Amino acid sequence: MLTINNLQKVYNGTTVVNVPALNIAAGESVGLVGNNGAGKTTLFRMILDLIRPSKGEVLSMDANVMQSDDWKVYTGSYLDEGFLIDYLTTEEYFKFIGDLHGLTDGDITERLLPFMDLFNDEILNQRKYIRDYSKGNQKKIGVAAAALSNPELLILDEPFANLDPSSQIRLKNLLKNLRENNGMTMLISSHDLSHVIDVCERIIILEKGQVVQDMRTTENTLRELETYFTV
Ligand SMILES: Nc1ncnc2c1ncn2[C@@H]1O[C@H](COP(=O)(O)OP(=O)(O)OP(=O)(O)O)[C@@H](O)[C@H]1O
Repeated sequence: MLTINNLQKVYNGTTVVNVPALNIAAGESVGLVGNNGAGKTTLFRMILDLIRPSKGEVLSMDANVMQSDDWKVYTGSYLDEGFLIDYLTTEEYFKFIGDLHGLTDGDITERLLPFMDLFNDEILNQRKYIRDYSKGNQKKIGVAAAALSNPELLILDEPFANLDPSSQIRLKNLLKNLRENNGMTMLISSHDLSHVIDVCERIIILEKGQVVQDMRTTENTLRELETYFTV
């Protein structure tokens, strides 16, 4: 699904991402963990062609994301509030995203059904603009919009951040269901080690822009990660 070749990003002479080779297979769910400034968001931005690499390439289904738009059809993503259109209501925003993917109003309603627990009666029919929602509720809107098209590839940057504990658990279960029922390929960054391990079958640790560990999730992974991050 995704192939990264010799990917580097340099800012002001400092290399913040340096990934010689990385493959993510279709159907795989990959968690990206690493301390602040490790390069997770920068890596995601290059995968989504939001910033250009200093060197190297990202191939999505064998096409270079910088040269082809094909990946946009099957890729859903939410990195931050910049992905929202904050002067729309939530319904208008979902309709906008739905229209891009040829979804009817009925499709949109049906696709949002699994999100109802997560929405907790605070997202739909609120008669307010997205800019007036709390940070956590904006995140719920963004994640739902990313998943609305039922994408083959879902990329989420810190989806659990800003969510209350109940919402984190609901989102975790929702992502697991999307993975298991729809076979979605997932790339999720998180500082929440236990949630990301629950959702992802593979964990990559990024440190100073480099992949320092790439492991299959087992019953020992949480302990291993906690040991790694205990300094
Ligand atoms: N536009 C930019 N100009 C200069 N430096 C940048 C820029 N964007 C990111 N960086 C630097 O690149 C490094 C990686 O940042 P990035 O946001 O990718 O890390 P992260 O792993 O997502 O961190 P966090 O967990 O804190 O969100 C940081 O040192 C950051 O300051």
